[in-house]
Amino acid sequence: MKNIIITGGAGFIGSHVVREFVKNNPNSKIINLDALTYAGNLENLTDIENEPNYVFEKADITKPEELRKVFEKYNPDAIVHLAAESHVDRSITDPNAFINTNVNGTANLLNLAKEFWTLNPDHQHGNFPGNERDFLFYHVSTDEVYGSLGETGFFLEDTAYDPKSPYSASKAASDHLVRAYGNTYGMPFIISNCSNNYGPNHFPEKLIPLCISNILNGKPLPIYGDGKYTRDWLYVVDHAKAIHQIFNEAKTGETYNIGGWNEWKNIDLVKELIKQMDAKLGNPAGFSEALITYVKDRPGHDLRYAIDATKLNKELGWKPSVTFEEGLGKTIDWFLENKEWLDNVTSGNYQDYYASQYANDSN
Ligand SMILES: Cc1cn([C@H]2C[C@H](O)[C@@H](COP(=O)(O)OP(=O)(O)O[C@H]3O[C@H](C)C(=O)[C@H](O)[C@H]3O)O2)c(=O)[nH]c1=O
Repeated sequence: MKNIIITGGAGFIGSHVVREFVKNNPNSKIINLDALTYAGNLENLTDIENEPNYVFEKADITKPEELRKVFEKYNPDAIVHLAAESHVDRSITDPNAFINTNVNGTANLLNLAKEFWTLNPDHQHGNFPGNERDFLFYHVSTDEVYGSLGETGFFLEDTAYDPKSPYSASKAASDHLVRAYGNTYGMPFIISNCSNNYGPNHFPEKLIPLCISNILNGKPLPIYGDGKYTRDWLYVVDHAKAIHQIFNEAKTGETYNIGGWNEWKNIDLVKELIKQMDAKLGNPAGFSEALITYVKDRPGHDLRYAIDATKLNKELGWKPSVTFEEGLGKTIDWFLENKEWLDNVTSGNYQDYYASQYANDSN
């Protein structure tokens, strides 16, 4: 019986990871530790909330005393750490929130894991007992730590870190901390760096769910700059499956890139989304293209992310199971079937907040 804490399990990616672990680890207790900030929502997990191997604990990773209580209660064998501030635009207007959660919050978790996993007095100097896989700190990170690519090339696991936004710098710092605890204290760790995710439960501040929401409401689709910025997109369930497989099968001390081999320029992606949505809504082809609105660019906008997941594919046989067309279709269907979820999460005034920062400044 293993006790596995998943931090940020009420968030977008976190909820899919929790589901994957709850369904596939019946003999482990899955502890969803989440502060329920604006992007965390237990409605994301109603289908598994009554499973006997699932439990929720409200705690904030920036508050060590709250974390300690959860550690004392469950004495975890593993941490899968996803809790993070994740929206690049928010990091530009409020960097300290990102430093606090992503850097200090990760350090708080590492310190507690180090303390709890080295209690055995036979294991001095911070070394971990016996089979190092008895314990595991799995850190879920982003491809943005590698910086921005030109028109060609891919991020590899040994690409030098070159983060450009306060968000990516905070994630890079947390990756470095995890590796430093591995090097200094023998903390068994794994890190994975993934490209852009999309799918059900995606908070509508990010490009795809924002555009789905705005098409449904006849609102402008804000395209930053010239729209030629490029991202690699992966269906969130495929990311969750990759994390689960790496958690179970990979060696500690390793890093894995995860991606979809699926690059899109933002404007082409939005047009593809419009194509599928107009068809599903019974609109004439191209109807929603009138909503496309070019707005002021994101400051320091990374031109292109492209990630090579060959290591993960070669070592563990993982590859995406869902094509982009299929994944986008499933995502749109989910939003159409869950309008109440969308209404609930958009009732805070975040869109107005961002509108005041960037929108309506056409170029
Ligand atoms: C919200 C928005 C975005 N954009 C552009 C900005 C980006 O070039 C692209 C995607 O933006 P989004 O904010 O959805 O995601 P990224 O900034 O690429 O970052 C995301 O993917 C990485 C891997 C993470 O690690 C982040 O946590 C995650 O938020 O669309 C627009 O043009 N208009 C908009 O209204």
